[in-house]
Amino acid sequence: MSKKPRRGSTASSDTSAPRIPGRALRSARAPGGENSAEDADAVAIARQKTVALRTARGRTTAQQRWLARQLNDPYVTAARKQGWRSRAAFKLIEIDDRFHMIKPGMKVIDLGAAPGGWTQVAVKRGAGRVVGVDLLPVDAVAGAEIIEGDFTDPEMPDRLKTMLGGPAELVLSDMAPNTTGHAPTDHLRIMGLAEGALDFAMQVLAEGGTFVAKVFQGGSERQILESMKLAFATVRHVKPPASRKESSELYVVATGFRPERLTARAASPQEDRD
Ligand SMILES: C[S@@+](CC[C@H](N)C(=O)[O-])C[C@H]1O[C@@H](n2cnc3c(N)ncnc32)[C@H](O)[C@@H]1O
Repeated sequence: MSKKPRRGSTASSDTSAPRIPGRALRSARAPGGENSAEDADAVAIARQKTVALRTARGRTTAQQRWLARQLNDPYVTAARKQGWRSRAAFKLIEIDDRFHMIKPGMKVIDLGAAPGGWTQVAVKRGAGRVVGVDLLPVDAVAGAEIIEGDFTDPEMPDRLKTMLGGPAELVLSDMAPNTTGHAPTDHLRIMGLAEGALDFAMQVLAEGGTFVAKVFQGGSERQILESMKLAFATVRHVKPPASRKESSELYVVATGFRPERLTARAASPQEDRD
């Protein structure tokens, strides 16, 4: 028999609830969704109680833990209800609600697009041309183009600029490598991807463009931060509420790409540090 929700358990008072901002929920609505129904959904999601696994048979401990987390993750439920391909979609929604990077008609590249949540958000928020790239296949996303491939492929920058009809105005990277379980190795791989994404962004971005990338706390991000501060007018870090607290993941939002600073540094490497 199902129990009633705890009395007094509301979206704002229940600390287990996701801090999904109201605007994010509104703007995250699936096309055709009724506002009141969506709001009711959001409240219901925020009030949901913990779901226990019915059976652990045939599952490893790690699989059981993952499944239990998925079952009890309000963002997973909200993503399914609202038609987003991934719970990660909420991270971009929350970052964009704060920094307003996605502008109508703009050209966007989404690195590490699978299964397509961020690509969906970019399209939904009015980007003009969106190209997603991933090593894995991605089901078609209406309003976007998808390339199955490695972003480090030397032909990728030119190929993407041709598809967009010019330089990108926003480069997104939510890329993550396959983890090995060996923390130092994983950290190096992750930061290698972030550095690669930054290098890529500097090849495809228009002047004034924006770069948003997943990075991880833990030592070797200093150098990448220095490069970003040189190449962009502002660099800020954000941990969106949808990013799990126990994860050391955070995102960097770099705006105002200034390619002339890179050219100047190449000509005179010592002079123009911030
Ligand atoms: C966390 S997922 C991205 C989720 C996505 N933002 C979403 O909302 O659906 C990270 C993705 O990065 C991709 N990736 C990792 N290395 C890559 C590479 N070298 N080139 C392209 N994609 C890569 C992985 O295949 C994986 O699908």
